[in-house]
Amino acid sequence: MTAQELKQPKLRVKGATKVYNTRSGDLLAIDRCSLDVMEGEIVAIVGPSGCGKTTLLWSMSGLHGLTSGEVLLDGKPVTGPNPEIGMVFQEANLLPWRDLDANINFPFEIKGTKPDRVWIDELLSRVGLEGFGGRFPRELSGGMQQRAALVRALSYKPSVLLMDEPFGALDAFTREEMNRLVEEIWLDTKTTIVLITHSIDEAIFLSDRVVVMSPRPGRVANIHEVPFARPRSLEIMSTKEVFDLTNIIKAEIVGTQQSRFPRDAVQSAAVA
Ligand SMILES: Nc1ncnc2c1ncn2[C@@H]1O[C@H](COP(=O)(O)OP(=O)(O)OP(=O)(O)O)[C@@H](O)[C@H]1O
Repeated sequence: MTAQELKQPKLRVKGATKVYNTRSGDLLAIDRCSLDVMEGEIVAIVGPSGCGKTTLLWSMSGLHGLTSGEVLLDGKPVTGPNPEIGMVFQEANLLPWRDLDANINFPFEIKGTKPDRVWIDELLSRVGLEGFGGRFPRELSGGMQQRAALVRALSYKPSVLLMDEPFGALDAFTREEMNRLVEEIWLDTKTTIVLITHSIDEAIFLSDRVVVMSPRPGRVANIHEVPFARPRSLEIMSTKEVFDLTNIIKAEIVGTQQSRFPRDAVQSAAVA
């Protein structure tokens, strides 16, 4: 057995199934999803819209329960929000009436704990927000707000960071900058990261493995290793390896979508 095989997963998803009870009946969002994320790994999850990526991520975070299956962090079941798990969403969700410092302090106030200001100042400087603590969200650009959300998520030193399409609302240049920033932070902290993205480029640039999900009910359809050393430069994105991997992943996402609507069925429906 290799050293890699002996390593315990940091986060383990076992047979995760989630049914939402909706007004129009039960909706099976994810079905028996299993995935091991190793300590210090960056895993990206991609898949067709509505396939259950967010449902899977929220299940990992303990923000909502599963219908069946389980999520384990360091071998222990995740049954609710856990300080070891930080989250970043597509929207920065900063409170508009609080300045940046007060926004970052907010989760600590709720929990009645003291923030580690030295660590937070270090993070603020790392993301280029040094000296912006007194600014209000309206005074910050979208990219700056998202960097602040990243600082807030990392402020209580989680060992796992879950990110749900965190840079989807940003322009392409800011997004690349954020990708480099995440990698820099990872190089410093080696935090285990699971990231949902609609961008295959982003998935390949950032992750060690790309998980492709099938259309709803979401299942793990395939997993691709991304074999590039870190730190990665943007130049790798124009290599043939990345081009080929991108096309394979794209074809899998489109293919899984099409398999729900076989060509013959679509054609006969069009003729009818
Ligand atoms: N709270 C909820 N109640 C009922 N149905 C829900 C709820 N959350 C999600 N769904 C449904 O579950 C399915 C999976 O949704 P989910 O948001 O997890 O997919 P996704 O892959 O993240 O989608 P997208 O890529 O479009 O963001 C969708 O059909 C969605 O409408």
